[in-house]
Amino acid sequence: MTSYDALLVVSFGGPEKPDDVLPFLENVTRGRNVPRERLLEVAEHYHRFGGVSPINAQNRELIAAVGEGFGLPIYWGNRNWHPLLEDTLRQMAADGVRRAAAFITAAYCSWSSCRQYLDAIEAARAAVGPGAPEIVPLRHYHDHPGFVEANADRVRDALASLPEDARGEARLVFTAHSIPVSMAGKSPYEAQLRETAALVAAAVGGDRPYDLVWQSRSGPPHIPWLEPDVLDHLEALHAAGTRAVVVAPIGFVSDHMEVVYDLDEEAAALAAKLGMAFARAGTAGTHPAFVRMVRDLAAEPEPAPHAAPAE
Ligand SMILES: CC1=C(CCC(=O)O)c2cc3nc(cc4[nH]c(cc5[nH]c(cc1n2)c(C)c5CCC(=O)O)c(CCC(=O)O)c4C)C(CCC(=O)O)=C3C
Ligand SMILES: [Fe+2]
Repeated sequence: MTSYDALLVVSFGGPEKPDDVLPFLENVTRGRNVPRERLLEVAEHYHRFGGVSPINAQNRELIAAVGEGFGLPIYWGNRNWHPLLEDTLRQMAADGVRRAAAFITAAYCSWSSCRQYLDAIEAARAAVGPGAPEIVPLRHYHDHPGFVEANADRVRDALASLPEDARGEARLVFTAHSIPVSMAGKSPYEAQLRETAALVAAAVGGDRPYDLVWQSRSGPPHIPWLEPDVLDHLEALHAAGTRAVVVAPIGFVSDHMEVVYDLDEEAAALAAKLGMAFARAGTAGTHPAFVRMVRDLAAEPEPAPHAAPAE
């Protein structure tokens, strides 16, 4: 092991009861240009699921899996909902933790998926004050063999779940969260996703055609975000004669609300309407290769400091 006293899992956070939904959404969008209508629409996605996001339970499962025989205590703090980073860092300080490695549950680097987490860690340290532990973010892992293998395995499972006559011709459709084009222009986000898509497609094998498209667009309609959207893309594939798809959300590391609502509800319903065979691949979640990756990253020599993009 290295010089860390603990591992800190840093995630997005999500509501765990109906009353959490609006305050959570207000935390996520504070200072951001997200129209109120969009906020209320997304609130409905959460209320469809009883006001509970799956993300916190998924982080608890990941922590339990990584923790088996790990040798360091594992803490967990979110940037948008409880347990909040500030409370977690305060507890770590009280427990005598001086230096912790941070595993961030976002695999690609943009202002939103990288800088915001690092800023949240620094804000939490500042709030805790001089006793706050030093936090060392682990290196990026979008191209780590453990992450690639976990995703490839999920795609193989999804292919196997399709009707037998659809498997051979099924097209792979990788998805990630759309971000504003201006944000994308200042970050490696899209290039990293293209790299991972190529690595996962190669690991699945068979020279299967694949695409990388975007989901969960937010923001005001006149601001350009990365396109095409997965729904438009499914329509286009259908029009071009594609009869089967596997949609694989490689942009996320667990099956949280953006995945279960935007893909399992919306994309699946569209595919059914179009008469396309559809299977949604799982995310890395608690796949053993991904769990091993987290442990291995924490055991690596200390990485160089992150160079996170500005907005
Ligand atoms: C790149 C990226 C990731 C992947 C990296 C990572 O994992 O961090 C991600 C993950 C997630 N996004 C999530 C939820 C939300 N994201 C929103 C809004 C936004 N996301 C953005 C980007 C990303 N988001 C952006 C540019 C905005 C617009 C506001 C702004 O410019 O800052 C909003 C506001 C409503 C809306 O407009 O959709 C919500 C509720 C959840 C939790 C799901 C759950 O509860 O299970 C997760 C894991
Ligand atoms: Fe988001």
